[in-house]
Amino acid sequence: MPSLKLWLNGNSGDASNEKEKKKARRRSAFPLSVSLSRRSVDLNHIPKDPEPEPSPVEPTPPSRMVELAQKIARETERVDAYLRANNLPTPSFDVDSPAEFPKLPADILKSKLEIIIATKELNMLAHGPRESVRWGLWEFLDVLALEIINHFGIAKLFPANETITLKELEAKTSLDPINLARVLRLAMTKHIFREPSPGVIAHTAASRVLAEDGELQAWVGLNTEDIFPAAAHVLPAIKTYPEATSLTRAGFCFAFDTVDKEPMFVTFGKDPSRARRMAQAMASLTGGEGYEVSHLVDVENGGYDFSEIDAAGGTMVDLGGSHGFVCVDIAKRWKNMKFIVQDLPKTVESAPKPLHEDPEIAGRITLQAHDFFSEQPVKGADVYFFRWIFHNYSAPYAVKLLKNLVPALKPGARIIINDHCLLEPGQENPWDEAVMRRMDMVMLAVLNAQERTEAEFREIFKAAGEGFVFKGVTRPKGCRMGIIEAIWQPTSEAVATSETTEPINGEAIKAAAQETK
Ligand SMILES: C[S@@+](CC[C@H](N)C(=O)[O-])C[C@H]1O[C@@H](n2cnc3c(N)ncnc32)[C@H](O)[C@@H]1O
Repeated sequence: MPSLKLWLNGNSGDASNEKEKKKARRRSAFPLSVSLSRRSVDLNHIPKDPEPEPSPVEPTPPSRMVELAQKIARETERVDAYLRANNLPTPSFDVDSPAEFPKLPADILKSKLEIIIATKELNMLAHGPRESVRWGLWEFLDVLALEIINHFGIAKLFPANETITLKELEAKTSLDPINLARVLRLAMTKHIFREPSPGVIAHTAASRVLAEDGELQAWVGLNTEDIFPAAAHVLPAIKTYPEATSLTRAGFCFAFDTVDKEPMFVTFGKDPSRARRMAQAMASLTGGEGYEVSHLVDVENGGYDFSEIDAAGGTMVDLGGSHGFVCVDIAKRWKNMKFIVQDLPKTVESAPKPLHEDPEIAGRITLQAHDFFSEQPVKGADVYFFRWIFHNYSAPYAVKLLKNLVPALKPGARIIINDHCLLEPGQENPWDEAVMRRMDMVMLAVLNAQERTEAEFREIFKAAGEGFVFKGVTRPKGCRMGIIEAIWQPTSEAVATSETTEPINGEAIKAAAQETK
């Protein structure tokens, strides 16, 4: 059996390739029209001057489709060779295959990414533009099927290595038989469940993960039951309130009848099961590739260098720090720093006690109830840290978050934001760009909020006060999140430095910030 590469590169093997090139040259040297006209030559016809010999033409380069197919073959063979050489399982939809692609070294990871990007592009080319748009849109129906499957816990209703008939499955749910069959059969088109014989349902790797991974169930639940309806209500929201900055006028509020009443987080706070689902979904996201907290502490690969603060036994305040898991990871790497994790009272109350099984680590982390829209009570800390916070707020609120720090800040205090930092379109690889821009849309749907570019972060700091000196953005290797940093330096020198940057709508942001006071 020829290898995948040979098959796809059928005409690029050395010998046959050469033959093809020659053929192509022949074809271009004697175009079809010329050879036909020579065959039907009229003997009475007085021949014209001979046509000049055309200069040899380069063979046409392969089409984009072939280029992509070749790249897919090449990169797939690299990944496959690595897996085989390291006795790692090759990917399959089989129920017993691992839930995650094996961890890969950087170069092989890059090949995997190339496969993901190139297959998507090839798929779209093969569909053509009209069909791509027409049918791409219907992915929301896959989301609907997954919503129903997840909500009714169908994946958990039979063991991973057993089959079940549709009739038996029906008896275990309140779903109507037609609805049960149709959602399963649509999901099967995405390798979630399979039907080995008519009416008999079996698990695949994906349906097994849905049955076993509580955090993934929460992720699916949050996205389908909270974000999906919110997204469907963005249009009425932005038609009614085109400025789209208010937390209580987002698509989410239109979907759940809370317009001008309360923002999403308050709605969740009133419903413990929804709040728990949000927290678990966040944990699922944080465990996902490109979002691991480990990136933040991996100094060798671009993580944040806390060495100076650590050497001085300094303090970091983690605002909206949930149950302190980020501080736990930083505390493991930096052994002298102390941490204060602030969050809303209900979140603080629900934190595990002790916070960590190692008393040395737990002893350096304190939990504190604090609303970050009021003045910061911890004065003179070395670092004020925000992870996944700023992207939850439009500019007026983001500016207010920073202003609330000012009375507590000592000169030299660092403000560190760990969030996406958007690059110019096309500078990110297409997969990461799609993930980040989708997240930007999620923020619009649920909170009228946004992901930001470096210039937009710079503006937020500038609008919050001249003492914030914007230092810039770094990004750890393999991580989608940026580390955005400013220093509090309320001296005339600092003011001069911060004034060198061009304002982008700074006055509008400042004015809006006044409104939220
Ligand atoms: C998106 S989560 C981020 C959690 C954590 N920083 C992380 O990296 O996963 C937002 C957090 O902000 C908290 N939060 C929301 N509003 C808050 C407020 N007004 N004051 C303090 N914390 C708040 C939420 O309870 C939640 O823990």
